[in-house]
Amino acid sequence: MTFVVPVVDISPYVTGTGDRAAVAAAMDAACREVGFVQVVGHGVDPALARGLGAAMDAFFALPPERKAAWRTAPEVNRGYSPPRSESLSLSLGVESASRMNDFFEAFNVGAAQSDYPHAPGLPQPDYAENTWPDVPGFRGAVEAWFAEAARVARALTRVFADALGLPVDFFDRMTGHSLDVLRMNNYALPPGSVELDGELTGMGEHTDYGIVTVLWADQVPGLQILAPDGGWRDVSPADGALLVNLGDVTTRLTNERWRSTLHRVKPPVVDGTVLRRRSAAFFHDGDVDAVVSVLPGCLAPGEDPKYLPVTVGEHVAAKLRGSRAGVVNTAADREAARVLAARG
Ligand SMILES: O=C(O)CCC(=O)C(=O)O
Ligand SMILES: [Fe+2]
Repeated sequence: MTFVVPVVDISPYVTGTGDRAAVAAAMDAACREVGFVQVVGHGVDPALARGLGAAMDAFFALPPERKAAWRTAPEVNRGYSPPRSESLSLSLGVESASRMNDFFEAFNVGAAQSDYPHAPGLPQPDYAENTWPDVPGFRGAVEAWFAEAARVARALTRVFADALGLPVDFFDRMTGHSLDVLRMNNYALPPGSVELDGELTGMGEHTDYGIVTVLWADQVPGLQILAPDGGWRDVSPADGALLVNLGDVTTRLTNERWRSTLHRVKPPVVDGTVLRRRSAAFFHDGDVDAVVSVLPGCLAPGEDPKYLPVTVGEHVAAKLRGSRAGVVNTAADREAARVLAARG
């Protein structure tokens, strides 16, 4: 059964008219209870999603040896990641149940130093320049989507600020040169290329790392989230909705009033092969040098912070070393405990 993720219409924050307080209250409830939201009223032209999908289809259809030309070193979160080159569960320090890497392939683009001329000297490779495949129309379609996803992410941080009782521009002070990355995911396996057993994992269980993720996904099933009742639930976006989920930075800021919900991807197997599925996750992570510690309003009298302060850059780098370079992250014990509890 498909689990229904709460729907929040953010149009008052996009158009400037409407009841913002009601939106902020609905967002607070969704973030406390589920940590995943279907956002409508975001104002993104559906043609841009179609363009993104077409660009992804054109790139991922290339033969593996051509796609390999856009691989980068594991520490550079850009370009092409072939199937089985990453393991998301290692981002929070847990071996995958099958000890196999995830079978998704991806193409990553991100905000580069050249996007932030007002902030010279940003560290590399955090703000690496992008590598673009020579697929006609790819760069234009992806850049158009990236800009809109970034606009929606920034609108969401205004909703979050209101929902948390902060000044509406609170997040601006930690997102002036935000580490933003779009990961375009393709879940596909050639028929007969693998043993299809129960352990096949499109993308291993993980939490996202930053402030907020804006996720476009097609409606092929496969995305599952760890629901408040402790069970994994299938999630599929309603027509036109964008899925939005919270990352670890927000969990740390709120001392777990809001959670970075665990999720994973297991596309269905039909006629001996997996049903192809696509998604594109826009990660709005915050400035590399922003220090993440609990917001004063999120600590009750006598309550202790659950996390030590960390910079966005340190936190994201430890997670990426896990997923991209296979270096088990030992600094994510609270997220790892949730995974292990779900495995029973
Ligand atoms: O494919 C999906 O729907 C989810 C992708 C995801 O969780 C990610 O890229 O972090
Ligand atoms: Fe994710």
